[in-house]
Amino acid sequence: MSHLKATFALIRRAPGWFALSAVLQIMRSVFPLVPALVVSIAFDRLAEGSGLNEGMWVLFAVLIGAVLGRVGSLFGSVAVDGWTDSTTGGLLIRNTVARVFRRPGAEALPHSTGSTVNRLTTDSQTVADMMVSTMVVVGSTAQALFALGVMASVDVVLTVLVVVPVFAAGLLITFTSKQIKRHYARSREAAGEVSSMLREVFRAVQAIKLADGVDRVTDRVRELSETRRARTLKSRLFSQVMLGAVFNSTSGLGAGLVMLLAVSRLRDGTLTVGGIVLFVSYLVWITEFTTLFSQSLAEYKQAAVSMTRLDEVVDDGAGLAALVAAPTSRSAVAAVSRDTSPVGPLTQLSARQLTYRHPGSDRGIEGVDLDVRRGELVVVTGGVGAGKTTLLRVLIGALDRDAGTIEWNGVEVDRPSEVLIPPRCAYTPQVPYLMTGSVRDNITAGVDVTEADIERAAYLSVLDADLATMPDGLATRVGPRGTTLSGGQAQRVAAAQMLVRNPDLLVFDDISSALDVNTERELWHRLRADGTRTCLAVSHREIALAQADRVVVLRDGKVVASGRYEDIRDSVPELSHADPTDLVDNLVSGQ
Ligand SMILES: Nc1ncnc2c1ncn2[C@@H]1O[C@H](COP(=O)(O)OP(=O)(O)OP(=O)(O)O)[C@@H](O)[C@H]1O
Repeated sequence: MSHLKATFALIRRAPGWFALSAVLQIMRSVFPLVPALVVSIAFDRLAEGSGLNEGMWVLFAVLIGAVLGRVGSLFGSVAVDGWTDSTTGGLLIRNTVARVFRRPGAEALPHSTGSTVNRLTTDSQTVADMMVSTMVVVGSTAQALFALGVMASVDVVLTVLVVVPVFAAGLLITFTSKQIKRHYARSREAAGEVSSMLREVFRAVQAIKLADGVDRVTDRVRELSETRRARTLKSRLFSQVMLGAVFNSTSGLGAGLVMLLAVSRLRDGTLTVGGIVLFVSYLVWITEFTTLFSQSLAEYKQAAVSMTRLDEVVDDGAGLAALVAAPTSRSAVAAVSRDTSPVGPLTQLSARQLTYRHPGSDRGIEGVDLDVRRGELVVVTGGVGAGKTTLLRVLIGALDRDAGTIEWNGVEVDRPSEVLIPPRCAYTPQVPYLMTGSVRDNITAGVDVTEADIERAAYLSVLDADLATMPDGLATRVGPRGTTLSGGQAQRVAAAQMLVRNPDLLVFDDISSALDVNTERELWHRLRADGTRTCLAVSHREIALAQADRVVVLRDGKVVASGRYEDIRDSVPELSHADPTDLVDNLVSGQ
């Protein structure tokens, strides 16, 4: 889809509002032309020797009406402009975020988070501003056409002369289009780099201080900011100052020429005083239209760059059509998710020959077979970087597999990210992210559950004892702007979030990385007490391995052993490392 078509598609999203906006803009622009027309008629009457008779009072009433009409349409258009701005920006952000969510969850976005946020905020605003300017130009065009019509009825040749700068502006913008786009794209790129850098800095404040890197980081931020300043200045100088100056001078020159000719026509009697008054005042509006028109063309070129930048937030190849599409309702999304789900509660999840390579590397998993039956605990283990996290993420669709099949109850699952979600499956990552809010908010995460459900989830995830020590219990505020929980507490809050949804399959990533041995033992004890839960977990602790119905050992992304712990532990070197961890933990915890 071209940028022009995308712009029209944005208008088609709310044709009624855009039509209202156009009408208000036209009224707002045309009303100011009335006074000059009235004054010109008055002058001509006076020149003809007619006095200030009652006809003049009609003209006066028209003048007042024009002023009131202008004020009314001005208020209306400002209100509608605000709507155009927020609705257009909102649609672009919503569609882009929806595309981000449609991607497999763990796959990196093509740009840094800072740059992505910058695109979502500033580039969507550029497009929204362009839509507002376009509506202003619609009004201004009507104004210019009205003015030219009236002027042409007075003197055709002079009117043609007035139009020349408008065409000159259009031509100039067309010839300089590439430069406008290039300068703008470079300035947006530089702004994105500053945002990325700042985001990295905020995330790593402590590490930077510890590494004594404050000066180097500050210098780098200064350098990037300087590049941004220089490029933004260049872009503005080019599209606003330089082109603006050219347009103003061209239209000023044209206006001067017209005035000279007009005066000579006044002398030879082919133009009346009223005609001169009309030309003088309408020339101002035409000059303004020329500037507005050229600026709006330049803004359109910049908005085209911004549309492309927004489209590139996600590299799904969907193009501008997806960027400006009518938003999908939540219920429609839910329906798609339900449609693709295999029927029935879990009896068996199977993966065959699962293969995934991380982009740009030869690391990942290769040809992995895995089965999890209802009520089982399957533990995936292996050395550092063996592919455990990758396997879980590919299985739940957070990473898009390169090859292999996944079956739920024998039904092939094409898009696991739409099927292996609550209530069928839930996942606790190795490093969970808690939102700013209460512990309760983080556990429920928007799902309607009872207090008893929350307490049960807190019990099962061994969070109950921790909650008892927190001053506000479940109401304790956590997340980036709340109490800092320990890694283990955060992981159990995430586990409680998973458990409160009561999914068929519980997937835990590296539960032993943040839990001490006693807490992990208690967790497995509580989860397995009634034998109803199905769990797939990454762990390297013997307490988990020994309870597992099956242990799957990964090495370099491949399964090197699979079976009950007691059957395979002596033949697999990775399993001989399980005990010392427990030993150390037991020593530390005094057992
Ligand atoms: N985004 C990525 N890009 C490139 N390589 C990656 C990426 N993520 C992981 N890897 C590599 O893939 C391999 C498997 O990583 P994975 O995180 O699955 O291992 P793991 O067994 O979970 O390790 P750990 O026990 O340290 O958590 C590792 O060699 C890792 O360096």
